[in-house]
Amino acid sequence: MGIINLQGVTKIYQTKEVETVALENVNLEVKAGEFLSVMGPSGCGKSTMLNLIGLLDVPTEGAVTVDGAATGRMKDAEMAEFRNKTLGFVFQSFHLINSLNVLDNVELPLLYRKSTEKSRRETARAVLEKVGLSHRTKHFPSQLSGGQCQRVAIARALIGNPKIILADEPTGNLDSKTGEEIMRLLFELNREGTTIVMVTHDEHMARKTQRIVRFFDGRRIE
Ligand SMILES: Nc1ncnc2c1ncn2[C@@H]1O[C@H](COP(=O)(O)OP(=O)(O)OP(=O)(O)O)[C@@H](O)[C@H]1O
Repeated sequence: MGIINLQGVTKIYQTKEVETVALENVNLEVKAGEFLSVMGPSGCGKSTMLNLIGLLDVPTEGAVTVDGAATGRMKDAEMAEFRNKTLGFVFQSFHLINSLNVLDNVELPLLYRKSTEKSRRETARAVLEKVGLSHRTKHFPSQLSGGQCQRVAIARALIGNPKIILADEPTGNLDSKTGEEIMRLLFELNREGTTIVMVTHDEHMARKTQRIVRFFDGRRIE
């Protein structure tokens, strides 16, 4: 069994007026240590799938298993704790907190754990070193380039030492050279054992990863 398993997963968004089938009977197994790209046209359900794997949402039908845990049976608080310990998230638009400096942004996930301020600072500095930003700890997001913001976001995703990183178009807002640098960083993390699932529209980036799965209209086509 893989570190991530989707079995017969269907996700339907229901509002008063419309019913949208975002995913239909999707099966997917991601092995531990894999670097997987998810591709497909706009609206085909890629972000929906990432949200289900990331325990940010629950399927309408089917089962999602992450790191051996059947997520359907978890309560909200359990899901939040599991998310914090097992998963790191990286988004296209970085999702940094503008009023916090780099170090404070990176430390955030550890505030939900029992750790001293000193150890939080040390860990944050160590992950910032890893992403090549130890010289920018006191800067605020508005004072950084796009590539640097994404490095901060990756440092924040890494600070809890997650087994899995979920990245939703991590290079989507970056020029190609900066995008390549971010990809190199993700490959390095993958070499060290982190499983990565990346949604991307960039065929060139996707081809460098181990495997591509393609979606169309909520179904897997490849
Ligand atoms: N909260 C929601 N309520 C209703 N429909 C939704 C909701 N979220 C997504 N959808 C619909 O579900 C489908 C899949 O959306 P999703 O965001 O997963 O696509 P995507 O492949 O990530 O697209 P993109 O590449 O444009 O980000 C779309 O048709 C979308 O309109």
